[in-house]
Amino acid sequence: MSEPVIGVVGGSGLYEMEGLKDVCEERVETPFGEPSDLLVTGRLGDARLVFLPRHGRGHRLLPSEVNYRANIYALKKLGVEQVISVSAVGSMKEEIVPGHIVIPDQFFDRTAGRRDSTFFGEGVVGHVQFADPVCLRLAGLLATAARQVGAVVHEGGTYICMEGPQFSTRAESRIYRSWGVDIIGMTNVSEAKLAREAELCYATIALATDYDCWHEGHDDVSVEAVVALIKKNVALAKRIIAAAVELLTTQRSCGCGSALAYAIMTDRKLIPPVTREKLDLIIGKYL
Ligand SMILES: CSC[C@H]1O[C@H](OP(=O)(O)O)[C@H](O)[C@@H]1O
Ligand SMILES: Nc1ncnc2[nH]cnc12
Repeated sequence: MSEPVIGVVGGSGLYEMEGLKDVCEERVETPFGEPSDLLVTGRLGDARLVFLPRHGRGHRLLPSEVNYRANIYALKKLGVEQVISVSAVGSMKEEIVPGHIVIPDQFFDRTAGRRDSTFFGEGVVGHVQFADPVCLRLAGLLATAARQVGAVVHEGGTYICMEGPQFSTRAESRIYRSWGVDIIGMTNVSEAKLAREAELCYATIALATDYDCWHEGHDDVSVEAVVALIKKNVALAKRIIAAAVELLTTQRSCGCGSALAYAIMTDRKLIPPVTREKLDLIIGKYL
């Protein structure tokens, strides 16, 4: 493959990407059901880009309703190897001011088990390494790209992923702060787990939109405030993506492309044929 194929998962407020050439919309079928929307493919500079709005156009899906498996599968099916996630997050630190960009390098999973966050099961067991849950190579490039376009960037940080859809109570927010997390959101951890299992690089451009509800000097988070902040900054997020795409190549010097090499536990002879078929795109090369 001579050109990098880059997936962009647009979060709250990012439902389309302008500036693509040769745009095409595709309905992608997956063994895990429907992705959040049609996938939009096109060219940006020297790269092929595949865009998918996480909550669907018009923001129709709750964080726990997003079919993360179908989304990641669909991106892989279209040849994507590197996924840039864009997300709105609450800031859990004074110095992360709304409007700043964070490139998290850790996740803390506080979802309530209502999301399908693995491709394994149905007769095949796999355990991927997840100590470093984002692709640090891709994350570094995103930080560089964000600085290039003039964003205030916090490189590294822990994203705590709550179930939602309600925002946190003040007690929860204070406790999360005491745990030392940097930002809070409702979506990224399942995506990152599945991207690792699908051997895709994954990193996030997180836009701080609010101080959640712990900061005495600021209003508690509300959709109104989040949307207002996103509107002001969505162009910045798009400039970061465009700058990042210029920095990305097909060469992946990270280990993401072989994340499953030692992960599959199950005796190959015992993997049911239907499961082999269903997971062929993900695990076929190891069977
Ligand atoms: C609109 S505020 C809450 C909403 O925004 C974030 O979504 P995303 O990560 O897709 O940008 C957060 O996780 C919640 O889903
Ligand atoms: N404070 C917050 N909590 C959870 N998700 C968010 N997305 C944006 N702000 C958030």
